[in-house]
Amino acid sequence: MRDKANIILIGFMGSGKSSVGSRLAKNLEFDFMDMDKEIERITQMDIPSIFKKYGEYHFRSVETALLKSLGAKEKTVISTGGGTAMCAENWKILSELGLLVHLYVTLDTAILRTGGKDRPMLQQDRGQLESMWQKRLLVYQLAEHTVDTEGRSIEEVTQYIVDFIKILKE
Ligand SMILES: Nc1ncnc2c1ncn2[C@@H]1O[C@H](COP(=O)(O)OP(=O)(O)O)[C@@H](O)[C@H]1O
Ligand SMILES: O=C(O)C1=C[C@@H](OP(=O)(O)O)[C@@H](O)[C@H](O)C1
Ligand SMILES: [Mg+2]
Repeated sequence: MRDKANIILIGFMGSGKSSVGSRLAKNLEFDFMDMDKEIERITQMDIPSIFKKYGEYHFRSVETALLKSLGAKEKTVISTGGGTAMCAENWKILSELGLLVHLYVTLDTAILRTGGKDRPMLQQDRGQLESMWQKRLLVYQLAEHTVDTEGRSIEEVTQYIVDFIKILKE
């Protein structure tokens, strides 16, 4: 396997990036960073409040600033937010940082899993959500690996990634 120092989880909201990321890090004995949690720690605000007070454009600039500040990380699982991979500047930084793994989820499952709560970007009508999901999928699919999370538990998705990383290392 190309010797990539970190594992980066990308995918739509509710695909399990945060939940799988923390388990994966434990399993691989890697550090773990959830970008949203890090942004909340740095700004001392929760994500919905950042969107409400400053809007999406500002949130995106905070995401990019965080990525630029990361420097040399290694042995870290990084869980992105669902929109992080959606700009060329972020994509470049992420792909240089590590192995990109896309967690695939359908829109219906994403809505079921999140209950539509606490995700400012899910507060849109069905048609808008569908076009956002489709547009994002085109980008997520450019990741080096895609894992279908449909019908797989968080533990199963984690184990799937652990297994293929082991095989890639052989
Ligand atoms: N594979 C899965 N099967 C069932 N529920 C899941 C799965 N992955 C995540 N979830 C649940 O979906 C919700 C959102 O997961 P989360 O890890 O926050 O996703 P993301 O960070 O991609 O938005 C959580 O309640 C989590 O327990
Ligand atoms: O899809 C998005 O644009 C967003 C996803 C959220 O993260 P999760 O994908 O972890 O829910 C969070 O970064 C923010 O609400 C914006
Ligand atoms: Mg998350």
